[in-house]
Amino acid sequence: MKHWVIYLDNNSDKKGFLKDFEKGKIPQELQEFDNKIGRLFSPFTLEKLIDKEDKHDKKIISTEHQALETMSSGEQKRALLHYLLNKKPDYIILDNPFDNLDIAFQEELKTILKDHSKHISFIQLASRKSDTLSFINYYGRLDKSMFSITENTPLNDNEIDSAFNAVGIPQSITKFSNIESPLIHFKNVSISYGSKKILNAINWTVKKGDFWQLSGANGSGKSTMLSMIFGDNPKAYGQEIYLFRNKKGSGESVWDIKQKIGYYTPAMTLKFNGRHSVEHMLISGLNDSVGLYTIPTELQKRIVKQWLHILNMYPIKNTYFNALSTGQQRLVMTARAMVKRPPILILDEPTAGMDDDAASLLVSLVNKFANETETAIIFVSHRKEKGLKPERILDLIPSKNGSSGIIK
Ligand SMILES: Nc1ncnc2c1ncn2[C@@H]1O[C@H](COP(=O)(O)OP(=O)(O)OP(=O)(O)O)[C@@H](O)[C@H]1O
Repeated sequence: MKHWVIYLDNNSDKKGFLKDFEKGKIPQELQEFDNKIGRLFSPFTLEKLIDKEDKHDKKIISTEHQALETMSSGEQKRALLHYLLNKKPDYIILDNPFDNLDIAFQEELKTILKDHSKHISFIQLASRKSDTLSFINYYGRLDKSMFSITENTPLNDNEIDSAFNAVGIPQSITKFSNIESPLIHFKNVSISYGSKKILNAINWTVKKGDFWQLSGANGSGKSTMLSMIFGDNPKAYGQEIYLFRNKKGSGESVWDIKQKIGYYTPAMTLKFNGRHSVEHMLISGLNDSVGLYTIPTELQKRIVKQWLHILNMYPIKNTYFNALSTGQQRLVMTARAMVKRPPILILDEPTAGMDDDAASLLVSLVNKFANETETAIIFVSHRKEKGLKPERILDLIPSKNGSSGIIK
């Protein structure tokens, strides 16, 4: 059986490649897949299936017990894999299969795929070389929309540690007064959905300037915790959750809270594909708006100029956001969540889908921000993110009574 890996970098036109493949426009080297039945294991497939279930009000992957849409990202992937394998295709394209998966499920997935590799061909699209499946025997890469065969070269371990060090993190214009530590306090918080217990007596305190990583297996409740801080999850009310020393649900509006929290998750990038320049994207972070509706002040411009130098993007400040590579877009969006120097910064799986070099740039930006500011950072990730230097880790450990939180 032939199994391919196709390495992607931030300039690869993955979407175009997948579309062409679906239409039968297959590169010469992969002609063996022409006229074969293939399936796609990808967030795109999940999106389509959720849409289809919604529109036709039917269950394709959803079960009696739970709708696909409410499953955690790991649970969705598990259900999708099961569904695709049941279709018994000739080949499956695996689009960055390990993204958003915890270590245990990554290992389980590797075993499942290996077992099926005897009768199904796999084409793995991988942004990170270290993700390459053990049974891969053919190697390619996608450079923009050009596919080519490549060598099986060893991992390149170069770290980009000194990146961003030339300029300090600029001051902010917004003054956050009356911000009292602890910023977040969970006291014995337990959450259930129906009879399903999710969180079990979580105690957690985030103080000014803390740098936390929030980790835990798929479905352990990470997103649920974030939604209680940043979102409007009604489960938060009636619990002892304090934000900026106010009990959640006791007066402060979600808007008041959001103003004090910088938030970034890769899905947000999709909302910003309008025609805004890099410079305007960053200025809009100072204004809390999408795009730019008012003329920026000289001070705003000066601050953003410093940010552009940190990001090494001053020469491309007038380039439209949608013309940047994925890695550059992610860096801009992360910086956009930072520019106000908010009391709390939440980065939710920010490196998912990034190639090694881009992920390591983002990690060094986050480390720098943690070192030079008083912002409390919560970095959510399954991966032991290479080079990331959090001070503490809150690890959610699932059990039938819900996840308990272990602080390391
Ligand atoms: N509206 C809901 N109804 C029922 N169950 C839900 C609902 N929302 C979340 N859950 C369940 O709560 C559990 C925790 O989900 P959550 O998304 O917080 O996990 P997570 O740690 O973020 O997982 P992942 O890493 O896979 O994204 C999951 O088992 C999920 O299925």
